[in-house]
Amino acid sequence: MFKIPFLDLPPLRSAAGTVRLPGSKSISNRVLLLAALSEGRTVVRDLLASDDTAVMLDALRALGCGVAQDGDTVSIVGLGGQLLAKQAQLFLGNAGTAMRPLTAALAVMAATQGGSFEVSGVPRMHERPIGDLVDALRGLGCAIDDLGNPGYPPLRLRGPASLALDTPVRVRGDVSSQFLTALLLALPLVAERDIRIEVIGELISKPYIEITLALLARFGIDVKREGWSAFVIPAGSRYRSPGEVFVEGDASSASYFVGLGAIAAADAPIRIEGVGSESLQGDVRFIEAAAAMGADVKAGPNWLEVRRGAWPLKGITLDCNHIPDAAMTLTVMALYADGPTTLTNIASWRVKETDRIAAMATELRKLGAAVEEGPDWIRVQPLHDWKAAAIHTYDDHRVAMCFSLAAFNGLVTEKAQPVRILEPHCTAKTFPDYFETLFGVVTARPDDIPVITIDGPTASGKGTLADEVAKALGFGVLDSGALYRVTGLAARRAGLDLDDGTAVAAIVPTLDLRFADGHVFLGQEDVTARLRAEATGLLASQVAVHPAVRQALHQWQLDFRRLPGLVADGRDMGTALFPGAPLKVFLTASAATRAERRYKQLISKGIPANMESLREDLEARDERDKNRASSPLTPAQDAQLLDNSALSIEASVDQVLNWWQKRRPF
Ligand SMILES: O=C(O)C1=C[C@@H](OP(=O)(O)O)[C@@H](O)[C@H](O)C1
Ligand SMILES: C=C(OP(=O)(O)O)C(=O)O
Repeated sequence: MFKIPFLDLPPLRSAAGTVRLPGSKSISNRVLLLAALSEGRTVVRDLLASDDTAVMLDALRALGCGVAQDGDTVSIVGLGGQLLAKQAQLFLGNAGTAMRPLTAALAVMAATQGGSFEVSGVPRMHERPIGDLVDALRGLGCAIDDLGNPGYPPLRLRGPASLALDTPVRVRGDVSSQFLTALLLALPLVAERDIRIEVIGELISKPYIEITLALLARFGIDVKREGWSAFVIPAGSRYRSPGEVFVEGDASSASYFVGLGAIAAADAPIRIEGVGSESLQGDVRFIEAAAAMGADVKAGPNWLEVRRGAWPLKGITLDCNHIPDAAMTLTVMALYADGPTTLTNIASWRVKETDRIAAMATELRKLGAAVEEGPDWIRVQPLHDWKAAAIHTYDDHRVAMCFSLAAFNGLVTEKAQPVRILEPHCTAKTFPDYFETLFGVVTARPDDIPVITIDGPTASGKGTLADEVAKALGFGVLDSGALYRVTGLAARRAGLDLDDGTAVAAIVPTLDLRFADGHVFLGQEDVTARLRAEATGLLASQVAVHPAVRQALHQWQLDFRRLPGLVADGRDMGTALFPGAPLKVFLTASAATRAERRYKQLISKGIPANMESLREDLEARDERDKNRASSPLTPAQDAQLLDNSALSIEASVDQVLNWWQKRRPF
């Protein structure tokens, strides 16, 4: 996950490959609650790991359920409808699928068994309506206190209280379907007689009720229905765990990759694994909307393949009430269309993670788009004159994910623009690794992928500076010196003759090297300490003399230029490797400062050292580096010089980030 203030997406050009979707949020949280209410153990496989499921799992633990987690398999020992804890304060973040169903389940359990439970969330959750559900539960006899504004969380659910189950429970369905879902999940706990639920007003987001009914059936509850207007939970209903449940991939999360395929999979398809024609989730019908816009979609039982069909895309007018979450993706696809796209019947967008109609309109306009909006509709015109924009994401995962598709503007305009996504970690609600997954299936022109080079003499602190700058921007790191060392090490381990340049060069493309958090990994092995060892340095200098090795390493270094960007640290990064880099830094410190740093480093490792001779060595090495014939250590002409003798690491990092920001169009 990119836990940074902003993530810049360079212009992207094409997409192809396979994406494995994370588990469905709607299914994960329903199954967790159902397992918790059932008796015995339920093993849930392929569970979504995200903020929304984390708050549900925490709540279940607080209520006394046994929760054992092993990767994406979670085993729940249920309560069998009997409260173990009679008091709890549950923080439910911004997860509607936790807040609404837990409110109903705890309200009826507190009523029949006694207890007091508080449910709260993030500030936005306290602005998301729950009044219709509270009214229905109060109508039933539940005791519910408003702890904030009436009609909104936080709430206290108290008991005992006597429930009137002989008259129908009436609930409004026109603000959120989650209120009806919540009652359907909670009332089997008290179904001594038939319980009839009647829906008042036009029910929205209907396919989510289908998910609820299908999962209730898996846990032994066979709800009778009269269309969308009434539902009856039969007397004697009792939760029975199916033992094991597999969670399918998230169909709403699939929408970004369906959109991606429609826009950018011109040569080979994007394959999406985890949802398909047999999906339980209504959002899989997003593929029909995408196809209407021109996407070429194939669907198997558990997979989708999407490639570009009509191009430009076709503007459409669509009632999106049945796909409220996925439909947001259409508003960004609309920028690539041949005419306006109008989405209607989406009033619920205004009461979700943010006011999504306002948010999409505001941010699309920042890109230059003409957008109109009404109480329950939005219209987006195609965009030709794109502007670089920093997209505010309003702590809404879907806003962040949708706007990644704006980075393909180079497919429809001469002057491609990067897109800045603010607070990209908001995708953690349902898809923590969204951007990593995206970068796995898209390409950019190498020249469009930003590189910051940091060159400088030994012991100037390049490595630390490069790591910190990369961390702040979400970029990868290239420690070019380490490549020579790792080549020497790998050649020796493979038993190669280090004088055979061709043989040594041949292993270079097979090396799986990664820099992360100041560590160097070769495959799974952390080789950081190994590479620093004097003996490895000797191996490096032995292999570095071969032109074939140098050439292989040159290409390898260029290959580190990957999305979303690179910080390259070395001696000739700005001059030889990345001469077109938009920011080059030449880092120096006085010989005295560097000698002191090296001295402290050695002493802290228990290695005896002498400051004076260290300084002499450094000066001699500087001299050799500056005057060597190939790639001498000199600043690139357009490099920014940074003498960090008197600067803290933070101050050096800030300086480089300031220079970087000045070069950005945002
Ligand atoms: O029941 C569910 O799992 C959901 C129902 C929908 O909400 P509304 O019914 O409020 O539209 C949807 O937007 C939400 O992401 C998940
Ligand atoms: C509306 C959403 O979430 P919630 O489950 O919190 O309602 C969503 O994921 O788009």
